[in-house]
Amino acid sequence: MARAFLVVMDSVGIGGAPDADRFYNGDLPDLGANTLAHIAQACAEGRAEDGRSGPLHLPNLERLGLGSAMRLASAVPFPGLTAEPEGLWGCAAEISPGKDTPSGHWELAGLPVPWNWHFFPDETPAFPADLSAFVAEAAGAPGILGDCHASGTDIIARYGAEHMKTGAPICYTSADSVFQIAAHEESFGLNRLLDLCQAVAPRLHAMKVGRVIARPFVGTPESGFTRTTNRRDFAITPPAKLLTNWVQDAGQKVHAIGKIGDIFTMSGIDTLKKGPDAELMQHLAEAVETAEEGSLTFANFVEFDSLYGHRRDISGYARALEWFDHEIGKILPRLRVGDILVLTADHGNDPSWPGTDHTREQVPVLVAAPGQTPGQAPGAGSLGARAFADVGVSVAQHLGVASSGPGRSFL
Ligand SMILES: O=P(O)(O)O[C@H]1O[C@H](CO)[C@@H](O)[C@H]1O
Ligand SMILES: [Mn+2]
Ligand SMILES: [Mn+2]
Repeated sequence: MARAFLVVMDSVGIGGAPDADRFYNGDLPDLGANTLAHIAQACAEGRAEDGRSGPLHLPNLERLGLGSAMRLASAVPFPGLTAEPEGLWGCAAEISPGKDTPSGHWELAGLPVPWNWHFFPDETPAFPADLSAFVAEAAGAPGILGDCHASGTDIIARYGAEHMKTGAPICYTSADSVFQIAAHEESFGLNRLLDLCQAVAPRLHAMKVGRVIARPFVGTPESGFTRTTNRRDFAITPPAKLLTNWVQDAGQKVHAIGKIGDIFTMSGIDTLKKGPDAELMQHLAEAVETAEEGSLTFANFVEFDSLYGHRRDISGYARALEWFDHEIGKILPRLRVGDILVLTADHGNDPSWPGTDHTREQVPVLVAAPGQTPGQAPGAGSLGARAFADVGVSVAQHLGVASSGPGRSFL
């Protein structure tokens, strides 16, 4: 038997998406965006010194082949990350018509998104009047606030006080197919916000809006407002079976860590562990000790994206990468013969790029498979330039379960 650990570093892209010119941040196409290369450049040039210092230091990811994957994906130059890879490494490109989290994860799990998402226009109002009226009525409020494209931290600073006074929910969107509702955990109520999102989600899903996202926050107009970790995503259910279902249908266990439960609407998932990334890392370490033979553990680490990518915080992103590298370095030696651990990402979010949205990029695919001889496939070597869907099919192949869809196994 075998076990698999599929770990998504949310937004850790490596540039070079062949269709980057068709995706935008505001008016600027994503062509040339490269999350990791631009962070490495900034670190080497002393432009990422907040809470860390010097060149980007990722020795464990480097040994798995991260630098080689970056050079394969894109010609954007970056310093360092030159160690000889010991793992299997490659890059992967997405074909789904969205650079958002569900699109990336579904496609990694073997299922490219088969429809065009609905995106709201970058204008004010962004939402059709009947939709805004529907949401206001469901909230029992006189109207909605926001009604535009925005960064989630900016919009609560702008409308938090008015929201507390009027009870009107703050509704906003982005370059992703999302309808986000921010509300105060105490004055509006956390459960009321979650109920509101759940109530309006079917109407948004029917329009092919991928997710309704609850964005609770706390604070006061005087002290400022902060988002809490009680975010919830209400996503469309994937339209066909994918990796989690393939494994579960074969009678094998599927353990989700982090946002994976929301992203797959718990479809094909047996257990779920949630929390901030530091706790998720402990859950991953525990899973490596306790996961059953034949099981899949599927984890998402979101803070690269939510705390640093969207906030265009290069130092913070570099700190998060160095923390992740250090932690995963403690987990890698705990893997057993017969295990694979696959590290990848779902899209880019270049913190050096204009705007606050994701960036269309290729992603790294790094495979650690202990007990196999370095230099001999599948122990070490290049997987080449792959498709996202190859990741899920390869994991299925490793676990000995049947798969479907366009992916081709690299194992
Ligand atoms: O700016 P915040 O609220 O973090 O929003 C970001 O998070 C959303 C979902 O991941 C993205 O679509 C983007 O809008
Ligand atoms: Mn994501
Ligand atoms: Mn995001």
